[in-house]
Amino acid sequence: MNSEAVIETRSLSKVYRDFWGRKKVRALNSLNLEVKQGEIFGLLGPNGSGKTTTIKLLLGLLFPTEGTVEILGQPATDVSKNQRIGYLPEESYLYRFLNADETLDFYGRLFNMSKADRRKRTDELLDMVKLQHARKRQLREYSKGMTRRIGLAQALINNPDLVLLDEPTSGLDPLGTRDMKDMILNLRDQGKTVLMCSHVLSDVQDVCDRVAILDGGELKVLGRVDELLKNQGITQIRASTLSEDAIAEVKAVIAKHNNDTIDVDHPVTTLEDLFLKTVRDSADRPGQRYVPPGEDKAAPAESLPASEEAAES
Ligand SMILES: Nc1ncnc2c1ncn2[C@@H]1O[C@H](COP(=O)(O)OP(=O)(O)OP(=O)(O)O)[C@@H](O)[C@H]1O
Repeated sequence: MNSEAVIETRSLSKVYRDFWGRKKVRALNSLNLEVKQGEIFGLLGPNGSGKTTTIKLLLGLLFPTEGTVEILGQPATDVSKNQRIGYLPEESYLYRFLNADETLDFYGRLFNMSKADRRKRTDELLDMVKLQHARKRQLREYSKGMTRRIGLAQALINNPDLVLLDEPTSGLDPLGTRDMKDMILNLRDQGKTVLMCSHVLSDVQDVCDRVAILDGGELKVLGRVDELLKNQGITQIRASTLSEDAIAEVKAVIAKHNNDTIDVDHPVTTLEDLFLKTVRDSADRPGQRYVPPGEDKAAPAESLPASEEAAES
């Protein structure tokens, strides 16, 4: 196994059989995948493409029909490796009548942590997922966002080296989604390796270093997100806002080298960025609303500060 690889699958296949042992579905077909230490890796694919099957094989919950899986240098079927793995399933399986403290204490016990360690880790994790204020409330009272946060805290109780996240942002509002994405990025900063499955492609694009796309159990795409999304057919030059005259000069220079139409435009920010800015700033801007040029002429329009990203470019 490559020393940097935290996950390595070789010709990994899974065929589900029916009650009588007859072949039913080839859910995964000869998957070769390597996830390196410290990366955030996205496993994507339409419904039924084999993502959950792959996660179950990584966790050792299923046996491969063919091929091998190594996790952190050990065969996936070796249960001792699970001490170093954290898993956030798509559906939460937490006990609804326990509060956050009791939940994390319970899972800490499963990992044989001492009482002092459990207390320290619970404090750290509740800080991280911003649930200190709700630590004594039963989970049945939690909102979807809070439930996802406590789920993440539970997955991290053993301070794992590898974290598997199934739909980490499902059911979260944009603020909760941003927080979750920041927490995932923070895990990478701590040197942990993250593998996440998600159908929310904008979230995947935001946080993942590399992605794999499965379809029908086969690997169709594998690579760095920035490389996969780069449009090599277009050259983009960015500058601070230019005057009409300056734009005409630039166009004339480009036209000498290229006969195609030249597009001149302002970069756009994302809807997420606009939403977060609006919600975060709303307390400081009572009674004010932003209307972009050309919308409601009667409204007291005032400009919202440009996003950092757009301002930089
Ligand atoms: N226990 C099982 N027995 C038989 N077939 C199964 C079983 N589990 C999954 N499958 C089939 O294997 C294929 C892959 O399923 P899998 O759950 O891995 O897909 P997925 O990519 O996780 O889908 P989703 O996005 O809906 O969660 C599907 O055709 C599914 O019906």
